[in-house]
Amino acid sequence: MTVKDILDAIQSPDSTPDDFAALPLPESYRAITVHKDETEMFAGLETRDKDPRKSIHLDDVPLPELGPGEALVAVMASSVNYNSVWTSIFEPLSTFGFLERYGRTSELAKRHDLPYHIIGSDLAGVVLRTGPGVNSWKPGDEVVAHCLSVELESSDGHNDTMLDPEQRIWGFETNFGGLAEIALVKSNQLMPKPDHLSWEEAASPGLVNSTAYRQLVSRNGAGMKQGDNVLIWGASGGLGSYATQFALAGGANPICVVSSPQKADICRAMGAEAVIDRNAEGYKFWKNEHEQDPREWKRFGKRIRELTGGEDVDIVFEHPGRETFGASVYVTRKGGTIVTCASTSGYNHEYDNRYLWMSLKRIIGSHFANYREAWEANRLIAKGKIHPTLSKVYSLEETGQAAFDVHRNLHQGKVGVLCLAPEEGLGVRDEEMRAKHIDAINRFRNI
Ligand SMILES: C/C=C/C(=O)SCCNC(=O)CCNC(=O)[C@H](O)C(C)(C)COP(=O)(O)OP(=O)(O)OC[C@H]1O[C@@H](n2cnc3c(N)ncnc32)[C@H](O)[C@@H]1OP(=O)(O)O
Ligand SMILES: NC(=O)C1=CN([C@@H]2O[C@H](COP(=O)(O)OP(=O)(O)OC[C@H]3O[C@@H](n4cnc5c(N)ncnc54)[C@H](OP(=O)(O)O)[C@@H]3O)[C@@H](O)[C@H]2O)C=CC1
Repeated sequence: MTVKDILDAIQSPDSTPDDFAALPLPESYRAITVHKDETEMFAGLETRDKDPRKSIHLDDVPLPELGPGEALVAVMASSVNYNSVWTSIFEPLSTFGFLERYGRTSELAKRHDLPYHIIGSDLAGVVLRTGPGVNSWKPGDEVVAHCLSVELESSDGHNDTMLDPEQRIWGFETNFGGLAEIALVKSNQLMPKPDHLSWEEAASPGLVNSTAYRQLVSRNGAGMKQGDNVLIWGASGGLGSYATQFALAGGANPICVVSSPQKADICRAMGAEAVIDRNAEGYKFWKNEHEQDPREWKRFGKRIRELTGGEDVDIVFEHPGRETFGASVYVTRKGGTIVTCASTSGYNHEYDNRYLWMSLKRIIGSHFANYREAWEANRLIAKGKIHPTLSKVYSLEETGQAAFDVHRNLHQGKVGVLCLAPEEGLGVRDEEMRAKHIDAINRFRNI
């Protein structure tokens, strides 16, 4: 039995759930990994010079044992998220520490503590097998998976599953991720694949769309409302391309920050009117490594006021971190919110706290999305209210290059990876709905 037989079953229109259930599983499959004995390979290099193409491998790995409440999924496509970039450059920590810690929690979790880490936190594919206790999903179901892995044995996570003390991001803090021909997930991660999308389109929004939804829309995040001015850093990137869509769809006014005319055009094509090219306008928030320049914060704030007719922003959608955080706090309106989910340029932020407390601003930390938020975010994709922002698609063999592109900020929107899917464009089940949204679906393609 090989993965080729699985692909044949997926591509045959006659395959039934019983056919999938009867398919013998292969003993091994191909997966994107990083290796534990290579975690020091970039020691001494600057972050920028750590090259994912050197640390990312395509290996044959044994199929993991399936446990209660879990599912094995044939992965047709996945996508590159920045967390896979972090894993591949072993920053800020080697992710093998997460696997070791998880492995110590239970007999079943021990499976995750291996000398290789199969990475990837998105997938679109077909359920192959479900473990004991799984009733809502069956072999043959076409699914996407969100990346929240929780145990829910503590009451801490019972209102908001992100607060579970054993909360982990699948494919980052757990093994058996989505950049592979087969993935192991908890069945609660599964959601229906949007019918009008191809495998690679369906695989691309998951992580960033859910994160942007909690961060911007959910009451657990900024709770954006109609008319809000929302400053969105990296507005054509992974998170930002969804934040921009949420702002527009929710009646808010996105002020999109990008770094090239081409990216500015993409934001305008999405419907944004206020766009700042941070490169063209030459903002230099840091005079040197240690000292910021408040005059530059003010120049940035004045530009925002020009674009909003004199208003300051209600919400800043933050993720660049150290580089921008001082400016973000400064330009937020009195009583406004800075909501942050990352620190790409450095996690030791500095800002002038007088502008926070005297103007009653709030900083909110946000991370991925709880089960329900991830489901709601996927529902918006399935209903054609929010669209994938897939720009380019690589093969599984080329994942290192795909991660390199994201690390070097050479990409737009999301970068996809074909796993079992032999070509792009497969898996669409609702052509009529697709036709309605085709321009929006293709907006980021090949630019
Ligand atoms: C969905 C996609 C998302 C993304 O892309 S996010 C971007 C990528 N992610 C990252 O960059 C984050 C990577 N993770 C980390 O950098 C680390 O993961 C953290 C900094 C988040 C946490 O570090 P750690 O070392 O795991 O945690 P500690 O809390 O510093 O150390 C654990 C020990 O410290 C004890 N401790 C925790 N809080 C306290 C306290 N308040 N007072 C005293 N001790 C404390 C614990 O119990 C435990 O102890 P014991 O080692 O003995 O088990
Ligand atoms: N906590 C969570 O749940 C999540 C956290 N993340 C984290 O968020 C970060 C961004 O992820 P994602 O959006 O997918 O990544 P992308 O690289 O796709 O997009 C980020 C965008 O941010 C902008 N940017 C990068 N560096 C700077 C800077 N120094 N100053 C201003 N803008 C900058 C760039 O846009 P431009 O050059 O056009 O300005 C870039 O396109 C990563 O660190 C990731 O790990 C991501 C998802 C979930």
